[in-house]
Amino acid sequence: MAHRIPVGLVGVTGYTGIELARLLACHGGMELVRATSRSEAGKTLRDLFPSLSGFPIGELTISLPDPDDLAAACELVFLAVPHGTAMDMAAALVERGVKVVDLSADFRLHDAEVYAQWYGLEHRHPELLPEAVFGLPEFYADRVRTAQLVANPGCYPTSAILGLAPALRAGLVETDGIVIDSKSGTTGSGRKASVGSLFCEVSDTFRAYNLGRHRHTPEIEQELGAVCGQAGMTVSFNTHLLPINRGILTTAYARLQKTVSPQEAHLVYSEMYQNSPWVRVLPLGSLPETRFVRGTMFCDIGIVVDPRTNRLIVVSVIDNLCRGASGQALANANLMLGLAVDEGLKLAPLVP
Ligand SMILES: NC(=O)C1=CN([C@@H]2O[C@H](COP(=O)(O)OP(=O)(O)OC[C@H]3O[C@@H](n4cnc5c(N)ncnc54)[C@H](OP(=O)(O)O)[C@@H]3O)[C@@H](O)[C@H]2O)C=CC1
Ligand SMILES: CC(=O)N[C@@H](CCC(=O)OP(=O)(O)O)C(=O)O
Repeated sequence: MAHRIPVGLVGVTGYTGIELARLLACHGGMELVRATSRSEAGKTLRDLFPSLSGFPIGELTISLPDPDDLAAACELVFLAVPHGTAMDMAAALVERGVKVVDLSADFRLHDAEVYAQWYGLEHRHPELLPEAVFGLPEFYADRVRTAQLVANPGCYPTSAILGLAPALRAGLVETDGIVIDSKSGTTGSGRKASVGSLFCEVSDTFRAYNLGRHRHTPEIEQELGAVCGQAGMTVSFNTHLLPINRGILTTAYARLQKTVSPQEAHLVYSEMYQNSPWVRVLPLGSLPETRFVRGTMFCDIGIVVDPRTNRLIVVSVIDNLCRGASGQALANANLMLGLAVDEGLKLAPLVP
């Protein structure tokens, strides 16, 4: 095989870490040379994930997260660790000249005070916030290409921003009073043990959580506000836990600003995403399902114009682990390393 660029992964034992290892197992341009975990160091990836047996990546021995070791071995490092812990490792790696894609929320918000307010902790590296690029390839690919630090978008925000941006950019809908109702599969809450994610707590039931106070709210407001040029925009963002492994379905409701036909609204969406092969705007009359994007980078969008209530209703679906985290991180890394954005990501959904 031709020379591949050496990369590292901090937090390989979590759900997004496992997903990145899966995607990197078949990547032609990058080689995973370091994968870290504090609890599983010394084992091979294959010991932990028999799914990787038979792939060269499966023989990699898990190491402890050490910035000097990572910097010596890797050109780029993915951080798949909880928010609050990623920022110190990111700063240490950036200081050592390494490119970083951070899957956590630590560098997504431009304002350290907003971060402190929603995440309940002070940012320890606010000096890096201005240089961090929000890694949504459809909007920021050019900036990602030259970035040293990329903040990978949150899973819920990815679905909400892609779903609402065309309507806001075209002025189809009012900027106030938007309601975003999102439902996520349980892998969204990570692999750490907690009573709330036990099988008997999530299967055969459906519940709402964090209504009006989910920490992804300011990220959605920041990015949609940028799309329509309105700083200080607010949305009502509400989350629900689905008894499925992977997938997010977001339904957004926005008041129409003017009379618009379904065909006109559909044209706005198809034109905006005509050069974005991962965003599939469904024909009028079709609505998306999580199973049709599973394991891929696709974001499927369905739109409905409801003249009776004067609303545009947008339904968007993604796979939270692939498009909402690790696949998107890989797309960003591809751009940062000068590779094709879809290298290793030309994936067809796993159905059924
Ligand atoms: N799950 C999802 O759908 C999405 C997750 N994200 C974000 O991606 C990040 C990872 O999420 P996820 O994979 O679900 O998380 P998990 O809880 O499943 O895994 C966390 C990983 O981080 C490691 N880790 C935890 N604490 C530290 C630390 N202090 N230093 C070094 N390593 C640490 C853990 O291994 P060990 O403890 O052994 O070191 C483990 O490998 C989070 O910031 C999450 O919010 C973003 C979008 C979607
Ligand atoms: C189902 C579920 O619990 N989802 C998580 C998604 C959080 C996440 O992964 O996002 P960050 O990267 O911003 O931490 C939650 O609602 O907290």
